[in-house]
Amino acid sequence: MSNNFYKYHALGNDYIVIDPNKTEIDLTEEAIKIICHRNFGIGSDGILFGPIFEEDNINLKILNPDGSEAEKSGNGIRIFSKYLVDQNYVESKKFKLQTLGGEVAVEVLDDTGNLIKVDMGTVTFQSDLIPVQGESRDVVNENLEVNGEDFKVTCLSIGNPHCVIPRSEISKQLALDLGPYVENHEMFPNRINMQILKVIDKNNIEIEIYERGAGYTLASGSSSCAAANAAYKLGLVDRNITVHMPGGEIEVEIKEDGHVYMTGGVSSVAKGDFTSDMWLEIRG
Ligand SMILES: N[C@@H](CCC[C@H](N)C(=O)O)C(=O)O
Repeated sequence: MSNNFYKYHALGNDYIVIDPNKTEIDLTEEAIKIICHRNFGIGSDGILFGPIFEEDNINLKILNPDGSEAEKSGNGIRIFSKYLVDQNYVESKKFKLQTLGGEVAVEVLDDTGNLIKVDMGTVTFQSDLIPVQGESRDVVNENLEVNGEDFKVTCLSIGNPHCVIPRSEISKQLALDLGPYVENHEMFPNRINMQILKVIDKNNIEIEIYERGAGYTLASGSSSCAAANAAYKLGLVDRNITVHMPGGEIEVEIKEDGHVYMTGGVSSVAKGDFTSDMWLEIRG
């Protein structure tokens, strides 16, 4: 066993891949926090732990920098898929992955694994399934009071939970101002990822993101799918949507059967070894 880690990013949303088949590590909450810390660790928006092989399945565990586990991550899935290609774990360009938020189908669109398309599954706006507190309903265009101000929000799950807030103008500062209140709002018992959405036209939207357990990020795959689906539900966009984020663009397609396809880039950044000092930090 070595001490390897691999770092990748997808549109500036960076992840560290830790492969349990190569690296022995006890990923305690404290260890995750230190590894993801941008000053005391390597720094990342999360950790992808896998592949975990079970029968014919390839399982992926997605960890947020605060130590919590996420059900799904769009950029995480594309990054992990490139890792599987880079390490020759997969022979075919099409394969399936199991996440806590359900099965996803991956298609590698080039020889290098730099461009990947994922069937992210279907979305639900049902309050009990997201979850959102209160009577059972679809959470579409309803009022949410955030830090004393009223906002119209649409919430949904694509395996992980999202709260989309349409605005005529968006900014990083607005995401930073609202994000912590929305993420931890009493209406969301499992906390929530937040997107501030600006519709540009029927096929283009722009979002600023504040992720559950991670904070402000430059891009997010599940957030792109969530914002595109919220905009579609509100009648603001068509089925093919380019999602513009500070880190880059993702293409989202909402099929007639409800399946949501996401296509976007991935890049590898570095491969390294955890040092003994790092382990000392982790073990306190
Ligand atoms: N960056 C991700 C989302 C990661 C998970 C999220 N923070 C959560 O807790 O649900 C993406 O690309 O989807």
